[in-house]
Amino acid sequence: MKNKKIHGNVRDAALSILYAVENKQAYSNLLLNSTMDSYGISAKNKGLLTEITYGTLQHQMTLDYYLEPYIKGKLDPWVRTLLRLSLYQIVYLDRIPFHAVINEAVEIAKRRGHGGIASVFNGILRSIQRSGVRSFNEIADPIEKISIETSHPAWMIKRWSEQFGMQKAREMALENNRAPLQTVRVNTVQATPGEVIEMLESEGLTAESSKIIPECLVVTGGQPVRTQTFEKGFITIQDESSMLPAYALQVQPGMKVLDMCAAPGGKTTHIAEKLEGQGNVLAMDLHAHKVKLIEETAKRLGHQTIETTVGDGRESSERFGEETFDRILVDAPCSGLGVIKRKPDIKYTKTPDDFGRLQTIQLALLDEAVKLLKPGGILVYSTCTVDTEENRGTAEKFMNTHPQMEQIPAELPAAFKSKGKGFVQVFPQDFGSDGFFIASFRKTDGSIAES
Ligand SMILES: C[S@@+](CC[C@H](N)C(=O)[O-])C[C@H]1O[C@@H](n2cnc3c(N)ncnc32)[C@H](O)[C@@H]1O
Repeated sequence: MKNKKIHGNVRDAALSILYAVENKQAYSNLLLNSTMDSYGISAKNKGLLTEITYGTLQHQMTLDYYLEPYIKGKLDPWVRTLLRLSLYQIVYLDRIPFHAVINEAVEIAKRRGHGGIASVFNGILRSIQRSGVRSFNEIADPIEKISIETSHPAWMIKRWSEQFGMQKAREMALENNRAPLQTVRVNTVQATPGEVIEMLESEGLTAESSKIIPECLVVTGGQPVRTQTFEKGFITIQDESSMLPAYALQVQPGMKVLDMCAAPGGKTTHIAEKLEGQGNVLAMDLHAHKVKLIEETAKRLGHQTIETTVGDGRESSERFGEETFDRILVDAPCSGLGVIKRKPDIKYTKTPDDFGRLQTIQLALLDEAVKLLKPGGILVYSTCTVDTEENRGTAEKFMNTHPQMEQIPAELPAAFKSKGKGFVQVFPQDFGSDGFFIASFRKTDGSIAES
């Protein structure tokens, strides 16, 4: 593909993002912002670029299934990507006229070095428009059918079907293709949710209280990250599920808390808000550049109780001393299968080999956390995945090797009552929030009560 970008052009920008994602150069969510800037995408077109980029990624396998009967021979990978994003607009976006899609695609193809493609594009897209898209009923195997219909790899659907049943697997995969809610957490040290709703509305956005988390607002009609309300530290952009660990930790003002895998700091800052200015939260992360992000956010929100450090959680007990912390959060590195809605590339980059490797890291972090926790202290293990091996699997292995760690019910907001008293698995289809897992443990003094 020739490096001749068309400044300000939404489809050309989408093509360059999707091409880079496919070549594993970067993640789509990171590329989106930088590409908007480098292409000079206008404010009114930013939403369209996001929609075309994420939509094409979300439905990639389905689009390939629709295109398959029409493609004879080999296509340059970028030409296939351009075809996909053009077909996405035709099938999924009502408001874009067919001729506009074709004209844009042909102009981009010419500029990028494939002038002769106009008739091919025209032919393929016109045929699909005329005869409609292929039915999924042609696919006999039920796993394969869900895989193509929802554009998730077959191994992933098979794994979820084995873990949760086929109906739940399908519901989850369909939910992953919906647009995520835009939610913010109110900095309760600075303002009440009601005050922040007024601030956001005075800046032209609409905000309403979340149905599941008291300090959370659901925002529409603009980008909260570009508001004064954000700039002045009244809100943090965070998914509702990610607000659960600070509850499960049962943080009280004055406590000493360790957030072992803290960057970019969403949960650290929530913990700081629960500390109400008294006590301390130590935010650690393996990567120095990510620790900087925690520091920036803590500064923006005005939290004085946050300290940061770069380090490996698996080797931290000597550094901080045993039995030092009242509360520890291990928000562990995981496969991220609960956040596919926000990061659709995860579907195509994860492999079945990832789970065992991640579980080894998760268990090593938890082992170290036990040493650092005071007797009577609470340890919360959380992930943003739905995978049983990394969630219940890791939590049970951990309990089996640490008899002094007693599992306790996760103290969550009332909406989560139906989730029971054990480990809590939130599925994306439960509330529309991210898939998330929480396990809570208390450290006993290890003695066995005498009878
Ligand atoms: C799920 S993310 C944490 C998200 C964070 N808690 C938040 O709410 O913003 C996991 C983090 O663990 C960090 N990490 C991975 N291995 C680690 C290790 N051995 N020790 C400490 N941090 C680690 C990663 O750099 C990543 O930032």
